[in-house]
Amino acid sequence: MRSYSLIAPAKINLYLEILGDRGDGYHELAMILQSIDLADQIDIHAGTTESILVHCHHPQVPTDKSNLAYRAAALMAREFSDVFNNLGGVDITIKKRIPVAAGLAGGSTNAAAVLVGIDLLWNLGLTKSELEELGAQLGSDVPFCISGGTVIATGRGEKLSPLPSLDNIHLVLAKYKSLEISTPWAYKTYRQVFGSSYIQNTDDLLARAHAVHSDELVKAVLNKDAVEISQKMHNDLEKVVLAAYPKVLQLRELFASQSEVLGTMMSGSGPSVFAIVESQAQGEIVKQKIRAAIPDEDLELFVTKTITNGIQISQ
Ligand SMILES: C[C@](O)(CO)[C@H](O)COP(=O)(O)OP(=O)(O)OC[C@H]1O[C@@H](n2ccc(N)nc2=O)[C@H](O)[C@@H]1O
Ligand SMILES: Nc1ncnc2c1ncn2[C@@H]1O[C@H](COP(=O)(O)OP(=O)(O)OP(=O)(O)O)[C@@H](O)[C@H]1O
Repeated sequence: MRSYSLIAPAKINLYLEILGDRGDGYHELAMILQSIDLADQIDIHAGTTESILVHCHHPQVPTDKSNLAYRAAALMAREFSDVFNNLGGVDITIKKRIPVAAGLAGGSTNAAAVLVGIDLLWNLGLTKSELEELGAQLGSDVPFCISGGTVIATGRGEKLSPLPSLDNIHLVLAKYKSLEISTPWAYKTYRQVFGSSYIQNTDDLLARAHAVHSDELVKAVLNKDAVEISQKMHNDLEKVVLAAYPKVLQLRELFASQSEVLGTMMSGSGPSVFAIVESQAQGEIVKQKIRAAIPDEDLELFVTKTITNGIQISQ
């Protein structure tokens, strides 16, 4: 087949603990990552061009070499240069639905879709772990985005231990369109504020990571208990982002004050905030209440839910 259409889901962080500064520009993390059914569509065509072309109408998404989807295709072209030279380039169209620079891994999931799509287009037969290794060269969230689901992620986010899948947990997700938060800024600020409390010893790091694995949140996930999950969620980056962005704090407090909301948390480095609710109907009610309280068109609201998969072929 000379073209593929792929569905690339966003993620949320049910848990994000910063264990230490690795000294290589990254932080040692313990996270629980979760795919949600808010997704972009990535169409990939082979051989219509000699190089790599990216199309996307979203005003905040670049179409040049800085696009993560472009970088994924360039990586494949370098790794498999014989096939690339034989078959010609790739033409990538991104239909963006995931809010940009939101802490939802929008660029990362696009890159993961391009890796999966080119593997299929060029008949490479790469394994999941080979795709994940390539993904890790592009960004910490990319390996997770390939298979998605519910996963404990450690290291800088690329070491993955799947948990039993957690589907149909209903969520309301909110993001101010004009508010973008840089991931490097969030980690750098955290390091500046909390640097002295870091654990530098590898044994300590491993002990902490192990503690997280047996944490109550993991038990709540294993029990698929939305109420328990809502109570045990945690994100260290909230400490710096909520302090610097009052609108994000206000959104989180507004969600927390709704009687239908079981729990609320910022995703990743923000600024998107999600709230767990018991059903889609309750999600619609919360969405209406938030919209009534903040009638600003800049605020995007989605009723969504957890899903069990990462990148999927849609045709
Ligand atoms: C915030 C999260 O989205 C949570 O899932 C991720 O930790 C970030 O994942 P990502 O956007 O794929 O991040 P990358 O592209 O790998 O890194 C962007 C920047 O974030 C910081 N970064 C990222 C991951 C990590 N474990 N420690 C870091 O300090 C670094 O400054 C890095 O240069
Ligand atoms: N394919 C892409 N989709 C979205 N943004 C992209 C893409 N490629 C590059 N970018 C740029 O990357 C920046 C971060 O966008 P992205 O949506 O990936 O952030 P994010 O969801 O916060 O990522 P993460 O959760 O992995 O930290 C934006 O400023 C955007 O211009």
